[in-house]
Amino acid sequence: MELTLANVSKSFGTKTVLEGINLNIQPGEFVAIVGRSGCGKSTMLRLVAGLDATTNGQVILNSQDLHNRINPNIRMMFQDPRLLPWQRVLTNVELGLLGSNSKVYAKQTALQILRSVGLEDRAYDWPAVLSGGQRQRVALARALANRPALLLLDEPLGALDALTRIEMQQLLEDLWIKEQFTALLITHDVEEAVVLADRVILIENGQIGMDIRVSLPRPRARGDIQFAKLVEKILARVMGKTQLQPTESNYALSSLSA
Ligand SMILES: Nc1ncnc2c1ncn2[C@@H]1O[C@H](COP(=O)(O)OP(=O)(O)OP(=O)(O)O)[C@@H](O)[C@H]1O
Repeated sequence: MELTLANVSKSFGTKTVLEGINLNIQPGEFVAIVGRSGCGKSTMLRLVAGLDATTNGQVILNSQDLHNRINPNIRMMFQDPRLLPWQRVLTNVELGLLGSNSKVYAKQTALQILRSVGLEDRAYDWPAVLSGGQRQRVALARALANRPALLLLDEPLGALDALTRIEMQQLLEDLWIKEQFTALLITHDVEEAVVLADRVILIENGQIGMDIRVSLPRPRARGDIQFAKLVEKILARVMGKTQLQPTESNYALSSLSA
Protein backbone atom coordinates (compact mmCIF):
# COMPACT_ATOMS: atom_id res chain seq x y z
CA MET A 1 0.00 0.00 0.00
CA GLU A 2 1.45 3.35 -1.03
CA LEU A 3 1.69 5.96 1.70
CA THR A 4 2.21 9.64 1.03
CA LEU A 5 2.62 12.49 3.45
CA ALA A 6 1.90 15.69 1.58
CA ASN A 7 3.15 18.85 3.25
CA VAL A 8 2.25 17.51 6.70
CA SER A 9 2.66 19.78 9.69
CA LYS A 10 1.75 19.25 13.32
CA SER A 11 1.71 21.79 16.10
CA PHE A 12 0.73 21.47 19.73
CA GLY A 13 -0.37 24.96 20.73
CA THR A 14 2.42 27.28 19.67
CA LYS A 15 4.96 24.47 19.43
CA THR A 16 5.51 23.18 15.90
CA VAL A 17 6.76 19.59 15.98
CA LEU A 18 6.57 18.68 12.29
CA GLU A 19 6.74 21.20 9.49
CA GLY A 20 6.00 20.55 5.82
CA ILE A 21 6.88 16.85 5.74
CA ASN A 22 6.78 15.33 2.24
CA LEU A 23 7.32 11.61 2.06
CA ASN A 24 6.35 8.82 -0.28
CA ILE A 25 6.60 5.17 0.70
CA GLN A 26 6.06 2.53 -1.95
CA PRO A 27 3.95 -0.59 -1.39
CA GLY A 28 5.94 -3.24 0.44
CA GLU A 29 8.77 -0.91 1.42
CA PHE A 30 10.31 -1.14 4.89
CA VAL A 31 11.17 2.33 6.16
CA ALA A 32 12.87 3.13 9.45
CA ILE A 33 12.58 6.52 11.14
CA VAL A 34 15.35 7.68 13.41
CA GLY A 35 16.07 10.92 15.21
CA ARG A 36 16.80 12.35 18.56
CA SER A 37 14.39 12.01 21.43
CA GLY A 38 11.51 14.46 21.06
CA CYS A 39 12.09 15.17 17.34
CA GLY A 40 8.54 14.07 16.45
CA LYS A 41 8.84 10.42 15.40
CA SER A 42 5.87 9.15 17.41
CA THR A 43 3.87 12.20 16.43
CA MET A 44 4.40 11.33 12.78
CA LEU A 45 3.32 7.73 13.30
CA ARG A 46 0.23 8.80 15.22
CA LEU A 47 -0.75 11.07 12.32
CA VAL A 48 -0.40 8.18 9.88
CA ALA A 49 -2.41 5.92 12.20
CA GLY A 50 -5.18 8.50 12.40
CA LEU A 51 -4.75 8.68 16.19
CA ASP A 52 -4.05 12.38 15.90
CA ALA A 53 -5.01 15.04 13.36
CA THR A 54 -2.57 16.93 11.15
CA THR A 55 -2.45 20.70 11.60
CA ASN A 56 -1.81 21.06 7.88
CA GLY A 57 -1.32 18.69 4.99
CA GLN A 58 -2.61 15.27 4.10
CA VAL A 59 -1.84 11.65 4.86
CA ILE A 60 -2.70 9.70 1.71
CA LEU A 61 -3.06 5.95 1.44
CA ASN A 62 -3.34 4.58 -2.09
CA SER A 63 -4.45 7.97 -3.44
CA GLN A 64 -7.08 8.42 -0.73
CA ASP A 65 -6.83 11.14 1.89
CA LEU A 66 -7.18 9.47 5.30
CA HIS A 67 -8.85 12.63 6.66
CA ASN A 68 -7.27 12.02 10.06
CA ARG A 69 -9.30 8.88 10.60
CA ILE A 70 -8.34 5.38 11.66
CA ASN A 71 -8.12 2.99 8.72
CA PRO A 72 -8.58 -0.79 9.08
CA ASN A 73 -5.72 -1.41 6.65
CA ILE A 74 -3.30 0.16 9.10
CA ARG A 75 -2.19 -1.53 12.32
CA MET A 76 0.16 -0.28 14.98
CA MET A 77 2.48 -1.89 17.48
CA PHE A 78 4.00 -0.14 20.49
CA GLN A 79 6.88 -0.67 22.89
CA ASP A 80 4.52 -2.29 25.39
CA PRO A 81 2.41 -5.17 24.06
CA ARG A 82 -0.92 -3.77 25.32
CA LEU A 83 -2.56 -7.19 25.69
CA LEU A 84 -5.73 -7.65 27.66
CA PRO A 85 -4.55 -9.51 30.78
CA TRP A 86 -7.97 -11.05 31.44
CA GLN A 87 -8.10 -12.67 28.02
CA ARG A 88 -6.11 -15.67 26.86
CA VAL A 89 -3.45 -15.34 24.16
CA LEU A 90 -5.77 -16.68 21.47
CA THR A 91 -8.53 -14.20 22.30
CA ASN A 92 -6.02 -11.35 22.32
CA VAL A 93 -5.02 -12.27 18.77
CA GLU A 94 -8.65 -12.71 17.70
CA LEU A 95 -9.22 -9.11 18.78
CA GLY A 96 -7.08 -8.14 15.79
CA LEU A 97 -9.77 -9.68 13.62
CA LEU A 98 -12.65 -7.57 14.88
CA GLY A 99 -15.25 -7.38 12.18
CA SER A 100 -14.78 -10.96 11.10
CA ASN A 101 -18.24 -12.49 11.37
CA SER A 102 -17.25 -16.13 11.73
CA LYS A 103 -15.87 -17.33 15.07
CA VAL A 104 -14.43 -20.43 13.45
CA TYR A 105 -12.59 -18.33 10.88
CA ALA A 106 -11.28 -15.97 13.59
CA LYS A 107 -9.99 -18.87 15.67
CA GLN A 108 -8.34 -20.63 12.74
CA THR A 109 -6.73 -17.43 11.52
CA ALA A 110 -5.52 -16.51 15.01
CA LEU A 111 -4.01 -19.97 15.51
CA GLN A 112 -2.33 -19.76 12.14
CA ILE A 113 -0.71 -16.41 12.82
CA LEU A 114 0.28 -17.59 16.32
CA ARG A 115 2.04 -20.50 14.62
CA SER A 116 3.94 -18.09 12.41
CA VAL A 117 5.26 -16.24 15.48
CA GLY A 118 6.13 -19.56 17.14
CA LEU A 119 3.47 -19.46 19.86
CA GLU A 120 0.71 -21.79 18.74
CA ASP A 121 1.29 -23.96 21.82
CA ARG A 122 0.69 -20.96 24.11
CA ALA A 123 -2.71 -20.08 22.65
CA TYR A 124 -4.60 -20.90 25.85
CA ASP A 125 -2.15 -19.29 28.28
CA TRP A 126 -2.78 -15.98 30.02
CA PRO A 127 -0.50 -13.12 28.92
CA ALA A 128 0.89 -12.92 32.48
CA VAL A 129 2.70 -16.25 32.18
CA LEU A 130 4.56 -15.25 29.02
CA SER A 131 7.96 -13.59 28.83
CA GLY A 132 8.28 -10.02 27.58
CA GLY A 133 9.48 -11.25 24.19
CA GLN A 134 6.61 -13.73 23.92
CA ARG A 135 4.10 -11.00 24.74
CA GLN A 136 5.53 -8.87 21.94
CA ARG A 137 5.16 -11.86 19.62
CA VAL A 138 1.48 -12.01 20.58
CA ALA A 139 1.17 -8.27 19.94
CA LEU A 140 2.78 -8.80 16.52
CA ALA A 141 0.39 -11.67 15.79
CA ARG A 142 -2.59 -9.48 16.77
CA ALA A 143 -1.31 -6.61 14.59
CA LEU A 144 -0.90 -8.92 11.59
CA ALA A 145 -4.04 -11.02 12.13
CA ASN A 146 -6.16 -9.19 9.57
CA ARG A 147 -3.25 -8.87 7.15
CA PRO A 148 -2.87 -5.09 7.25
CA ALA A 149 -1.38 -3.34 4.25
CA LEU A 150 0.60 -0.98 6.47
CA LEU A 151 2.18 -1.86 9.80
CA LEU A 152 3.31 1.00 12.05
CA LEU A 153 5.93 0.05 14.61
CA ASP A 154 6.66 2.51 17.42
CA GLU A 155 9.89 1.18 18.93
CA PRO A 156 8.31 -2.26 19.40
CA LEU A 157 11.54 -4.00 20.35
CA GLY A 158 12.85 -1.27 22.64
CA ALA A 159 12.12 -3.03 25.92
CA LEU A 160 13.57 -6.42 24.96
CA ASP A 161 16.95 -7.83 25.93
CA ALA A 162 19.61 -7.85 23.20
CA LEU A 163 19.25 -11.49 22.12
CA THR A 164 15.45 -11.49 22.12
CA ARG A 165 15.59 -8.26 20.16
CA ILE A 166 17.73 -9.83 17.44
CA GLU A 167 15.36 -12.84 17.28
CA MET A 168 12.40 -10.51 16.96
CA GLN A 169 14.12 -8.53 14.20
CA GLN A 170 14.56 -11.77 12.27
CA LEU A 171 10.93 -12.72 12.86
CA LEU A 172 9.74 -9.30 11.76
CA GLU A 173 11.84 -9.47 8.59
CA ASP A 174 10.60 -13.01 7.81
CA LEU A 175 6.96 -11.99 8.25
CA TRP A 176 7.45 -8.81 6.23
CA ILE A 177 8.91 -10.85 3.35
CA LYS A 178 6.08 -13.42 3.64
CA GLU A 179 3.13 -11.06 4.15
CA GLN A 180 4.43 -8.18 1.97
CA PHE A 181 3.01 -5.38 4.09
CA THR A 182 4.48 -1.88 4.05
CA ALA A 183 6.34 -1.18 7.29
CA LEU A 184 7.16 2.07 9.06
CA LEU A 185 9.42 1.51 12.06
CA ILE A 186 10.54 4.00 14.67
CA THR A 187 13.74 2.93 16.32
CA HIS A 188 16.45 4.46 18.50
CA ASP A 189 18.79 1.75 17.34
CA VAL A 190 20.58 2.59 14.09
CA GLU A 191 21.79 -1.00 13.72
CA GLU A 192 18.20 -2.19 13.90
CA ALA A 193 17.24 0.35 11.23
CA VAL A 194 20.03 -0.86 8.92
CA VAL A 195 19.22 -4.54 9.56
CA LEU A 196 15.57 -4.12 8.62
CA ALA A 197 14.94 -1.12 6.44
CA ASP A 198 15.05 -0.37 2.72
CA ARG A 199 15.30 3.30 3.65
CA VAL A 200 16.35 5.12 6.81
CA ILE A 201 14.82 8.52 7.36
CA LEU A 202 16.09 11.04 9.87
CA ILE A 203 13.76 13.59 11.39
CA GLU A 204 15.38 16.72 12.74
CA ASN A 205 14.06 20.23 13.36
CA GLY A 206 10.60 19.06 12.34
CA GLN A 207 11.74 18.03 8.87
CA ILE A 208 13.28 15.14 6.99
CA GLY A 209 17.00 15.67 7.45
CA MET A 210 18.15 12.57 5.60
CA ASP A 211 16.57 9.85 3.49
CA ILE A 212 19.10 7.13 2.80
CA ARG A 213 18.62 3.90 0.86
CA VAL A 214 20.01 0.69 2.32
CA SER A 215 20.92 -1.53 -0.60
CA LEU A 216 22.73 -4.28 1.32
CA PRO A 217 21.49 -7.80 0.55
CA ARG A 218 19.23 -9.54 3.09
CA PRO A 219 19.55 -11.03 5.60
CA ARG A 220 22.09 -8.43 6.68
CA ALA A 221 25.15 -9.37 8.64
CA ARG A 222 26.13 -7.09 11.50
CA GLY A 223 29.77 -8.14 11.12
CA ASP A 224 29.88 -7.01 7.50
CA ILE A 225 32.15 -4.01 6.84
CA GLN A 226 29.61 -2.28 4.55
CA PHE A 227 26.96 -2.69 7.23
CA ALA A 228 29.25 -1.19 9.88
CA LYS A 229 30.19 1.73 7.62
CA LEU A 230 26.58 2.57 6.93
CA VAL A 231 25.65 2.42 10.62
CA GLU A 232 28.57 4.74 11.38
CA LYS A 233 27.57 7.18 8.64
CA ILE A 234 23.96 7.37 9.77
CA LEU A 235 24.85 7.61 13.43
CA ALA A 236 27.32 10.44 12.76
CA ARG A 237 24.58 12.28 10.86
CA VAL A 238 22.02 11.77 13.61
CA MET A 239 24.41 12.95 16.27
CA GLY A 240 25.33 16.06 14.31
CA LYS A 241 28.71 17.07 12.97
CA THR A 242 29.70 18.90 16.12
CA GLN A 243 29.42 15.70 18.15
CA LEU A 244 32.25 13.21 18.57
CA GLN A 245 32.39 10.87 15.62
CA PRO A 246 31.24 7.41 16.65
CA THR A 247 33.97 4.83 16.98
CA GLU A 248 33.70 1.10 16.46
CA SER A 249 33.03 0.57 20.13
CA ASN A 250 30.32 3.17 20.54
CA TYR A 251 28.34 2.61 17.37
CA ALA A 252 27.76 -0.95 18.52
CA LEU A 253 25.78 0.64 21.34
CA SER A 254 23.89 2.77 18.90
CA SER A 255 21.14 4.03 21.17
CA LEU A 256 20.05 7.55 20.41
CA SER A 257 17.96 8.02 23.52
CA ALA A 258 18.65 11.29 25.26
N1 LIG B 1 -0.28 15.57 22.89
C1 LIG B 1 0.75 16.40 22.96
N2 LIG B 1 0.62 17.63 23.49
C2 LIG B 1 1.65 18.49 23.55
N3 LIG B 1 2.90 18.20 23.10
C3 LIG B 1 3.10 17.00 22.58
C4 LIG B 1 2.05 16.02 22.48
N4 LIG B 1 2.56 14.91 21.89
C5 LIG B 1 3.86 15.17 21.67
N5 LIG B 1 4.19 16.42 22.06
C6 LIG B 1 5.49 17.05 21.95
O1 LIG B 1 5.95 16.87 20.62
C7 LIG B 1 7.36 16.65 20.61
C8 LIG B 1 7.64 15.38 19.84
O2 LIG B 1 7.17 14.27 20.59
P1 LIG B 1 7.28 12.79 20.02
O3 LIG B 1 6.73 11.88 21.06
O4 LIG B 1 6.70 12.74 18.68
O5 LIG B 1 8.85 12.61 19.93
P2 LIG B 1 9.73 11.33 19.61
O6 LIG B 1 10.70 11.71 18.56
O7 LIG B 1 8.85 10.17 19.33
O8 LIG B 1 10.48 11.13 21.01
P3 LIG B 1 11.05 9.82 21.72
O9 LIG B 1 12.14 9.32 20.83
O10 LIG B 1 11.58 10.33 23.02
O11 LIG B 1 9.93 8.85 21.87
C9 LIG B 1 7.81 16.62 22.06
O12 LIG B 1 8.35 17.88 22.38
C10 LIG B 1 6.54 16.39 22.83
O13 LIG B 1 6.59 16.97 24.08
